[in-house]
Amino acid sequence: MGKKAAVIFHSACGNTMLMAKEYVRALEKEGFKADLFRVEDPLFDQTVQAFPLAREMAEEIKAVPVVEHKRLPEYDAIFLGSPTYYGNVSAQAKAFLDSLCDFWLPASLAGTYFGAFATASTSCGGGDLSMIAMHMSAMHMGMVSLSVPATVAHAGMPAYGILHCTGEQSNIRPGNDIFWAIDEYVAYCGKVIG
Ligand SMILES: Cc1cc2nc3c(=O)[nH]c(=O)nc-3n(C[C@H](O)[C@H](O)[C@H](O)COP(=O)(O)O)c2cc1C
Repeated sequence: MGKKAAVIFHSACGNTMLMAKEYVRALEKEGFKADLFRVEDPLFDQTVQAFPLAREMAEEIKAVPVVEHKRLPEYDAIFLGSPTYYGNVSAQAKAFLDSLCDFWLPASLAGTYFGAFATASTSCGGGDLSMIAMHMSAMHMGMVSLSVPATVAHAGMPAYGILHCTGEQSNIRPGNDIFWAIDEYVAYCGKVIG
């Protein structure tokens, strides 16, 4: 039977969503059935009001279904993407991870593969810490971390996941360098998951 992956993201200005869509494309190329979800974001409308850039992709983000927790155990792999907020995973992505406590004690997600990805303004802005935070939650649930192999990490990626730097105005969209890194990483994940 084909492998299934869920790609879940939080995004305000659209960059993390564009990465998530690339994950879906790369996973499908590797033969996965891949579903795209967003996390709940009670602050979304407020953010859209505050940041003109967030209006650019607001409708596209809202068109993505919010993740349904009860479906998560059906996936072989879960990939979670978050913007970096103050050197950490965003509150919205963290709230999603915390809400998985139903699966924690019965270990319903134990053995599920987990990959993190992130956006941040700059390469020194803590995107790696954001991804480590996501892996930490996943590890507490017994999930199996998919780290980035050296062939991709040596092209400038953290070992913890694919990171895209959006610039001071968050308006540098992921381009071919990131799409290459996602493709290579997902091909590696495909081999690991089998
Ligand atoms: C509240 C807040 C805190 C942020 N903190 C950081 C930070 O610590 N480091 C950094 O590099 N970028 C920081 N940023 C920039 C975001 O990481 C960047 O806007 C985000 O990656 C864009 O992702 P999105 O387009 O998917 O919303 C921050 C942005 C906001 C709104």
